[in-house]
Amino acid sequence: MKNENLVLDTFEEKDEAAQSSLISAPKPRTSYLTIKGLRKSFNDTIVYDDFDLTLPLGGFTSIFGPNGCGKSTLINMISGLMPMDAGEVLYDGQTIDETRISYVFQNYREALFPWMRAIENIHYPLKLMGIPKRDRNERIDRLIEDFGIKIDLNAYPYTLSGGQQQAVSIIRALVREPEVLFLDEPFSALDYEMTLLMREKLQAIFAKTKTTMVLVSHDLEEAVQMADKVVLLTRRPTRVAEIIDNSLPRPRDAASLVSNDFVALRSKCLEIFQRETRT
Ligand SMILES: Nc1ncnc2c1ncn2[C@@H]1O[C@H](COP(=O)(O)OP(=O)(O)OP(=O)(O)O)[C@@H](O)[C@H]1O
Repeated sequence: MKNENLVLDTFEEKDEAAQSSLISAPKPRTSYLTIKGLRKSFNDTIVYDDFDLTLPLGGFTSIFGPNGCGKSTLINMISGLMPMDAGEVLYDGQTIDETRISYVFQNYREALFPWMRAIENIHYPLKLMGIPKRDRNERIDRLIEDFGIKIDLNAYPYTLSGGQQQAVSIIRALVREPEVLFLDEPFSALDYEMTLLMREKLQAIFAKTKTTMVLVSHDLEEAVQMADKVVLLTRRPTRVAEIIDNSLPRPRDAASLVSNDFVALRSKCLEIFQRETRT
């Protein structure tokens, strides 16, 4: 008989052998991020009230919505940076504390330790984890090669360009090999050329590592380009307006942004956004 509790990860195609081994596994595997009954207010401002959201792990999700609707608040809470007033957040059945989570901030200037060289910034989280130097070097070399942005790793952060500093932040977040990586408007302070490059690099890392990524963006083009799923939020108290799937082929480079399929998908998201923000 079919196991009714078994929910397969929608981002991975599993062959028959893998499926049958899953079916015979004693513990049902959900592979979902589930947010239930989330509540958050700041003084009189209700941002979330009984908010639910379920997302498959292993994919790339973008969060998009009106100004001040609570995009950053949402990822701050579900990454454990900010307490919730009420609610439950589970990653594949595990609590936030039981899940390895990394976070990339919008403001890379404040996120990097200015007294440490770029390479020391990257080593820092691995040192905290007690990982031996040789293993640290291997992991870091691999990631830097995958990222493929030229950086003088012996430089102090303030001597690097904005794009290079944010690349250091992203590499530092990824060396921990997080199960989930949150990114809060990571490219919004970069010029457009660098932004396009960074979007491509991040997609390449995603394709290689399959790390679950959750991106907050105020740029609809970026939100759609990066995502498997675009979560469109309403005005406060915030609800999910719609979740739009993006199955366009990857890598989605700058040229793909003018393709008919991409433009149609972006327009669809824009229509929903406008419907939700019309007063
Ligand atoms: N620490 C805080 N104290 C008081 N109010 C806060 C705090 N953090 C967020 N808020 C308020 O909560 C609401 C949601 O803020 P949040 O920054 O999460 O929205 P956002 O959608 O990310 O905004 P933006 O589009 O401007 O980046 C806003 O009204 C904001 O003023």
